[in-house]
Amino acid sequence: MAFWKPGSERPRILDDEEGGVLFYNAAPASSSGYGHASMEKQRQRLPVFKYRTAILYLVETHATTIVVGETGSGKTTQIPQYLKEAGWAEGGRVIGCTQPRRLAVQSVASRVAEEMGVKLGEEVGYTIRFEDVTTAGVTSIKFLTDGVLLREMMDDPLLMKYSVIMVDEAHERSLSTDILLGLLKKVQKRRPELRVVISSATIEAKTMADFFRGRKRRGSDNDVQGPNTEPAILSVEGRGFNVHVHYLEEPVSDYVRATVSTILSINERERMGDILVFLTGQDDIEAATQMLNDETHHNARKSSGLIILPLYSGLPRGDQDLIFSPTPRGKRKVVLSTNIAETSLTLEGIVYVVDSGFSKQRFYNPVTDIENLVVAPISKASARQRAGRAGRVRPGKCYRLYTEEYFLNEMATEGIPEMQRTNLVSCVIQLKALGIDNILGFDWPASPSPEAMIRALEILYSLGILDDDAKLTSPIGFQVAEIPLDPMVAKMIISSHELGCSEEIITIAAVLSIQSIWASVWGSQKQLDEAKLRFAAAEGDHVTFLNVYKGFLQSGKSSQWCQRNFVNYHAMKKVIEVRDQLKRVALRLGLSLKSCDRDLQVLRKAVTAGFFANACRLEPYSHNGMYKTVRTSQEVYIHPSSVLFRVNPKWIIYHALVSTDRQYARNVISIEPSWLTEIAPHFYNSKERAL
Ligand SMILES: Nc1ncnc2c1ncn2[C@@H]1O[C@H](COP(=O)(O)OP(=O)(O)OP(=O)(O)O)[C@@H](O)[C@H]1O
Repeated sequence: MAFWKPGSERPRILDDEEGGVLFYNAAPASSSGYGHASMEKQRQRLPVFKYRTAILYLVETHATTIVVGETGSGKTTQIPQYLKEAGWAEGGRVIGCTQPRRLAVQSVASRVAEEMGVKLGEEVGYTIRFEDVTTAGVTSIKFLTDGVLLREMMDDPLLMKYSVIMVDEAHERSLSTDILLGLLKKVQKRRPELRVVISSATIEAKTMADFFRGRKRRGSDNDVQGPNTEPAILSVEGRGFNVHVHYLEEPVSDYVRATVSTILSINERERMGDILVFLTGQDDIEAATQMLNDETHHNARKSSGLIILPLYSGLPRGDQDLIFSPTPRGKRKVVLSTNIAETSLTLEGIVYVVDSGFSKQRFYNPVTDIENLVVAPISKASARQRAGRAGRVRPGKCYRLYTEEYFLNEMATEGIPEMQRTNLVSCVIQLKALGIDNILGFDWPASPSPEAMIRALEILYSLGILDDDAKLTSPIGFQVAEIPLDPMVAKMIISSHELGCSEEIITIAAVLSIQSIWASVWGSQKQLDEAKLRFAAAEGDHVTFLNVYKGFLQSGKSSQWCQRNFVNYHAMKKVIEVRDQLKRVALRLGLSLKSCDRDLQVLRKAVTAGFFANACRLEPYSHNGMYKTVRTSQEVYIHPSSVLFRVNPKWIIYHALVSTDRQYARNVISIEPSWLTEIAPHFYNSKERAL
């Protein structure tokens, strides 16, 4: 049982690093069912409204404006509308607003369309990967992910159709945001009329300003043409409703259990209102769901009225939409989410937020060339964003599953920019596709490590994506750059076309894009293992996935079939969705789909063509299944979820590593070592790798 300690009862500003509570300036009640006039009033009551004139003046006169404000102050939804009202969309120009996450793009675009009383996809639209809801020549406010804007730059490097680009949630420092900021700075030199607005909830403003400041004004000081290139910073004071922050009195060791007991205690003690819970991934979410379901059997009173809804990026669209649907009377929605709900999202019914204090984060070590997805503590900036999901349309409470002392003294202020903790393969290929050759000399908001950069160049070269001059190869390099997936997956797809197994490989690529296709196993690991055996292939997980996919199709995509076989029905629906999208991309690139009729050798070769860098060899005389990566001799073990766990073939290739007590390889396939030198001679040609 968790013991809670409220933060100070006196409203204070969170930024004073004392924790506690904040926020003044009550915003109006929920919008649903309100007419346009009332919506207009709601807009005017948001804190950002008082700054409307100042924002417009700064954008008019400065090339770059940085807007800092609390969560919920109205930056995302209002600034693009102010810009449009002031004429920035005249003459067919578009105001673009980027977000790091797809879900935020969709929900913010719908909200702005609703506020403007227009149909989504017309004046207000959005674009995310594989989904374009805009109308050319009509859409004047466009929300999009920063990744999509980078892709648009391949066709339109100077972003000519945009008059203003607003980079929202810049404090998140996602890889794509940082690349975009670097490129926007370059574009502004060529297009001084382009305005950039950077909005951020925390005090990253100075870093951003310093970055954009590193540019001289053209012409003399008296030059009155063109905007001032000195970035302007505007701080928006105030936010929505009070959010009382509560901390644990003692730290807990099992945050999933603590989450569940907090949900139940809110349900028993607190007035009605939905709960938004931040966990780290699908596995945690499923474990928490199972515990809550068990509770329903054992103690129905505690969990009465709860509607449990998962929310993570692999979830099919229809299931994601459920979180936006109104809560039935007398019920309480519990949204169990990863950090995809952390920024820019307003869920109307949310009154309570439960913050586990953790998220899954990518960490890359260029020396070992290993990238891990690790459960790691969040930063204060994230904790504030999470708390900020309550208090948007009514007062709320945030339960932090850590102590106040920990928040104040140990939690990092900001996260590390993704650029500095990730593999840079995708980043390099994107810049190359934009014709930026001197990548080491590129002006980054946060410099990536030269080792990581060199590793990325090395792998792209061995994948045949870059040539001896580090330019994109034709056609493979250009094709890979066109496929909106990890370059290793893209290369696997292109090779499968040559090897005649693209039908199967796009299924595999779709499954690999999902966290897991297996059902939750809380307390029923044995049954899951037995179910897996029905599909297990001696070659490994990739072939096993094909067996599951075939079984699912043969069952007529039945949910009962999934239940009987411990397969996650939602995940399979998503696989079908992603597969259809990949098929379209492949056909667009002229890659016709061919089936190898289960010639498993060519299939494994195609996987090798993309993932040869992840090859491992079983240690001779190893009694505990220890492998070493061929490249850097790192210890790796096959993950217990793999069908090759305990089978331990001599040579394997993995899709990803997860790190807990050891480095575990997930999604593994067995290979022949001779394929490595055959497929990747540049990579595996030296004697010391001793194949
Ligand atoms: N879908 C919605 N339904 C009801 N109210 C909404 C909705 N979306 C936004 N709002 C209202 O508009 C306010 C401002 O939202 P907006 O996303 O513009 O804020 P923000 O400053 O960008 O915050 P954040 O950085 O947290 O995204 C919310 O606090 C809420 O009161």
